[in-house]
Amino acid sequence: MTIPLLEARDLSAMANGRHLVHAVSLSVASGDRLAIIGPNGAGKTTLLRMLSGMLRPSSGEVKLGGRRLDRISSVERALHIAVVGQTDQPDPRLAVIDYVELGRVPHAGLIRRSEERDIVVDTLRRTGLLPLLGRTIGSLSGGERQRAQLARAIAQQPKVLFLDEPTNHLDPRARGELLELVAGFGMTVIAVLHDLALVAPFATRVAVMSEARLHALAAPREALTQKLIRDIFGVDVFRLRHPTEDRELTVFDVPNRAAPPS
Ligand SMILES: Nc1ncnc2c1ncn2[C@@H]1O[C@H](COP(=O)(O)OP(=O)(O)OP(=O)(O)O)[C@@H](O)[C@H]1O
Repeated sequence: MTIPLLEARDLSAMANGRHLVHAVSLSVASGDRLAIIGPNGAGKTTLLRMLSGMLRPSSGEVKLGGRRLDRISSVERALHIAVVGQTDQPDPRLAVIDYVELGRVPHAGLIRRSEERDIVVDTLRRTGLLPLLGRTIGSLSGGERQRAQLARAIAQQPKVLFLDEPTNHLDPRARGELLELVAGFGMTVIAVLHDLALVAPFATRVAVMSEARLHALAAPREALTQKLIRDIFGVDVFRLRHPTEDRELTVFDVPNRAAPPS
C-alpha cells in the first residue's frame, strides 16, 4: 500500500465551544492539486492551517509521509512545507531577490551557495520577477507582491505548497495565469480558492467545505455539480459552448431574486 503524501484523520478545530472544522478526513497524493472551496466562514482557512501544521487541531491528526506532523520539528517541517497566507506581511524594505532567497533558509548548508542562487534566479525567471529583482517589496503592486510571495514559497522547493487565496489581488487574467504558473511547477499544492471558475482548470481534486464539514471530495467535474453549487453557494452553473472556439465555458450566475416573475 502506498502511503499518501499528506493524510488528515478526523480533524477538528474548536473555539468558544463551537466547531470551526468538524471531523475532516482526507488524503493528498504526491502531485495532487487540491482546491479547498466553500462559502465565507465555512472553515477553509482553519482547515488549511491545520493541514500545514500552523494550527494545532483540537482533535484528530495530520500525517506527512506517514509521520505525524506535530512530531516533526519546525526546522524539518520548513523543508517540507511552504505556506503563502492571506495575512503575510513581508518586510517592505527587502529587495525582491533577497525576499525570494528567504525561501532557501530552511535548506541552508545543505547545498552549495552558488546552487542556492541558481534556484532563486531560476524561480524569479519562471515567475516573471527578474525585471523586479532589485525593487523593494514595499514598492510592488498588490499583484506583484503576491507573485513575490509565491516565488519565495516555490524557491523553498517544498513537498507540499499551501496557498490561502493566492489570487485575491489579481485581475481576472492574472488569476488564471498565476494558477497555471503554479501548476507548471508540478508541485503538490493545497489551495483555498474563492473563484469557482478557477477550480476546474487548476485542481486535480476539490474539497468542498460547508458549515465546518467536508461536504464533498472528488475531481472537480464530479464534485462541482449544479446541485452542489446551488445548495452550497446559492449560484447557478451553466456549461455552454464557446461561441467561437471549440471548448466549453462554465458560467456561474447569481440568481436575480429581485426579478419579477415572468
Ligand atoms: N481563532 C478563532 N476564534 C474564534 N473563531 C474563529 C477563529 N478563527 C476562525 N474563527 C471562525 O471560524 C469560522 C471559520 O473561519 P475560516 O477563516 O476558517 O473560514 P473560511 O472558510 O476560510 O472563510 P473566508 O472564506 O471568509 O475566508 C469563521 O466563522 C471564523 O469567524
